[in-house]
Amino acid sequence: MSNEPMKIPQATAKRLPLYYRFLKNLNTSGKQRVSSAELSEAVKVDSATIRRDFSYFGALGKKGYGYNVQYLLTFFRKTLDQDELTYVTLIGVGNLGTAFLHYNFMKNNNTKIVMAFDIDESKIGTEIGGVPVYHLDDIEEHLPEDVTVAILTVPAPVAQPIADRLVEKGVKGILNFTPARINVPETIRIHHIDLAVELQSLVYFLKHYPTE
Ligand SMILES: NC(=O)c1ccc[n+]([C@@H]2O[C@H](COP(=O)([O-])OP(=O)(O)OC[C@H]3O[C@@H](n4cnc5c(N)ncnc54)[C@H](O)[C@@H]3O)[C@@H](O)[C@H]2O)c1
Repeated sequence: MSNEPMKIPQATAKRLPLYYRFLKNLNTSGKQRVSSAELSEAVKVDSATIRRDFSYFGALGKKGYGYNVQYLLTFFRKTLDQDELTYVTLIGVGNLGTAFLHYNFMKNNNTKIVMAFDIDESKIGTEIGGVPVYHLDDIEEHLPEDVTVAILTVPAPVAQPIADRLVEKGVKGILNFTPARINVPETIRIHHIDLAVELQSLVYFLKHYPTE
């Protein structure tokens, strides 16, 4: 198997975590092979699509044998970067931030919050969900170089200056939960998560595309 990351269609890439979860369970239960019909039944994707998807991975099912579970798992782990741990920092240990620190992201994917920052003296020096909380003033000194992702759960007015400092420190991706629209250089990826918009969108879909 090549170590080069392979280009696969986006629609296929989206189904990977689905396949991965199911194959992991199969492997745990000791199954060594699986047919596209079995997979289709379990993940609710038609078997022609599964066969096409798997052909991108160089996995060609043999008639009467099916697919080798171990081969597929190794491929998926590589592609989904399950082998690589990403270190994350969280800024703003308030209501939302505290909840995230208690949530164990490691359970389902390989991201780990290793350090948090705030300016509230009552929180600094404590550990929340096993994550140490430092003063924001110490970020330049304390944030390790291998932390590449930051979660922003601070009040909106301070989001931009904090993002600037994170970028300066080498952070490559920011998950922004504040309503502030943050500007970052083109080389930085920023994802805005606006719960109000998500909620509105859900209400819209319920109204216009009822499920029954
Ligand atoms: N709580 C929610 O359900 C929710 C939902 C959606 C979006 N948000 C957004 O997420 C952000 C956080 O919300 P929250 O409810 O947790 O607020 P919060 O007031 O409970 O927490 C904010 C935390 O940020 C810290 N802080 C303030 N200034 C700072 C600075 N300069 N540097 C570092 N830390 C600083 C505060 O000390 C506090 O611990 C807000 O922007 C809010 O609009 C919250």
